[in-house]
Amino acid sequence: MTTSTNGTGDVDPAVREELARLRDSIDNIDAAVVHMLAERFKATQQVGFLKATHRLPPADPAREARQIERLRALAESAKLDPAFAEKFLNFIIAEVIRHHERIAEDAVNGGSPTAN
Ligand SMILES: O=C(O)C(=O)C[C@]1(C(=O)O)C=C[C@@H](O)C=C1
Repeated sequence: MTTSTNGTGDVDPAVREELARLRDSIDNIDAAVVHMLAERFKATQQVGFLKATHRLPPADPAREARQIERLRALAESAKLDPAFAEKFLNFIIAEVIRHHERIAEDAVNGGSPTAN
């Protein structure tokens, strides 16, 4: 195994540079994920208002099944673990359903529905 230290306990500058370069890329990706999630939640908030207004149930299991099937296939072709993709989608959808329920409760309790 190669060592990443230079004998004085410091990390080799070349390794430090490579790590910094990779972390810059990770930071950019994390920022993109946050922005994409923010856009997704803006859209699902509108869905929540629409469902509350028309007395539709917060969850739609048939739609979720189609989304999971689609995302698993996309993950496979992108060489991402499909089980992870499914878990991630379920995690997001659970939060969306919580928001929908809150919006519906607010609508029932009078007044105009609010977000979160
Ligand atoms: O498409 C809907 O009906 C939504 O409410 C959005 C969404 C999602 O986050 O993708 C959330 C809850 C439903 O069970 C299905 C999908």
